[in-house]
Amino acid sequence: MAKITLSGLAHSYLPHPKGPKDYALKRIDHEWEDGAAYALLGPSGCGKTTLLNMISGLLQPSEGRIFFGATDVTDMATAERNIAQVFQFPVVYDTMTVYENLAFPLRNRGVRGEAADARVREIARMIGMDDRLNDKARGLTADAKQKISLGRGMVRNDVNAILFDEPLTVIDPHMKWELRTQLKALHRQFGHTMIYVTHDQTEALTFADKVVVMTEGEVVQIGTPAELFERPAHTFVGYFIGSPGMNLLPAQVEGSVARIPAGEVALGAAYPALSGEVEIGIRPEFIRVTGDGLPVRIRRVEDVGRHKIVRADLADRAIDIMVPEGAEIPAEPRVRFEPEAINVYADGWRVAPGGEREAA
Ligand SMILES: Nc1ncnc2c1ncn2[C@@H]1O[C@H](COP(=O)(O)OP(=O)(O)OP(=O)(O)O)[C@@H](O)[C@H]1O
Repeated sequence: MAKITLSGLAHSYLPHPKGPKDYALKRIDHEWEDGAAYALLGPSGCGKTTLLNMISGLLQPSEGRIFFGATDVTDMATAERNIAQVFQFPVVYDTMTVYENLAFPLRNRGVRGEAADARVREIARMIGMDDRLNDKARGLTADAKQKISLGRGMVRNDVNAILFDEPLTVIDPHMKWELRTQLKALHRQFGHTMIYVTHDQTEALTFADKVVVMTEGEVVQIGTPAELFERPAHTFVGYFIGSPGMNLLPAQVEGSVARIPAGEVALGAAYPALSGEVEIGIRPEFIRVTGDGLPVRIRRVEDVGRHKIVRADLADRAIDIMVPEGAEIPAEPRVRFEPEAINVYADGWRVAPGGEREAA
């Protein structure tokens, strides 16, 4: 296992990039901790696969260096990097049995005998295939084959990192949750450095210790699931993560008060004068529907199990509010924002109460 350092890493597929727009991955400098589970999360085309392929060695970066521990691996081929990879679609040998498939990466590295046998059986148990070890892979469903691919990815314990590229795409929805849980357990047990690409926030948030959120080739935040929820560093993180996402309202901020078109809102901290396009962000979970506060017009109430989502208009802005299932909504509804849960943004980036803008 290894710490992974990305140093001035950037990539353009064009031979002569002219500006930021020409980069599929804009410059990133970061150290990824040894043994941590990371998810790369973002919409289609944001650069996740580009970044993953540079870490695996499938793609040579146009700028910057990559280190595994102290070793510069930028010019090394994938095979030399000592990593395991699990792709979107199963990679298994149809003519081999489940056992032989799982043992293959170990045999390749000269691991045989009792140690290999114990490891194969342990992994088979964790992916729920221990009663099918003698079956040929050929007859198995896509689902079962992908479980074997996951098992093969995790069978060696001496890899620098395990990279997953949307590995649950072909898995049946009800199995996804179980496999995610298994992956998490495997990570806890074996402590591999894991990098997991997905566009699905539930997958990212349940799997990862740290989520790397990307949009338009840029890493906008690397944080724990709680940090992404409570303090989104960028408005993109606010509305991309959460269901529904964060409400954003244009505002003028003076000290600890924000003026929005509907009226005044108390903030949890005081801010210095801010320049640029200023907005406040509040998640639907932290808006209370009460008899006092700012008046809202309710358009629709959606029942989503333990909560209701209230779609409302606050002056000229649409907002989403989450209320408990049994909550009463007054005849003349008004809303209050929890001051401590309000984030302030300037030009898309979160501003700390001291005034400094955050960056990824
Ligand atoms: N081989 C290539 N040549 C030129 N442009 C590419 C190439 N591969 C990807 N791109 C472009 O780079 C950008 C990032 O693509 P990338 O595949 O890394 O995104 P992604 O987040 O993994 O998307 P998806 O989830 O759809 O796979 C996109 O605009 C894409 O069109």
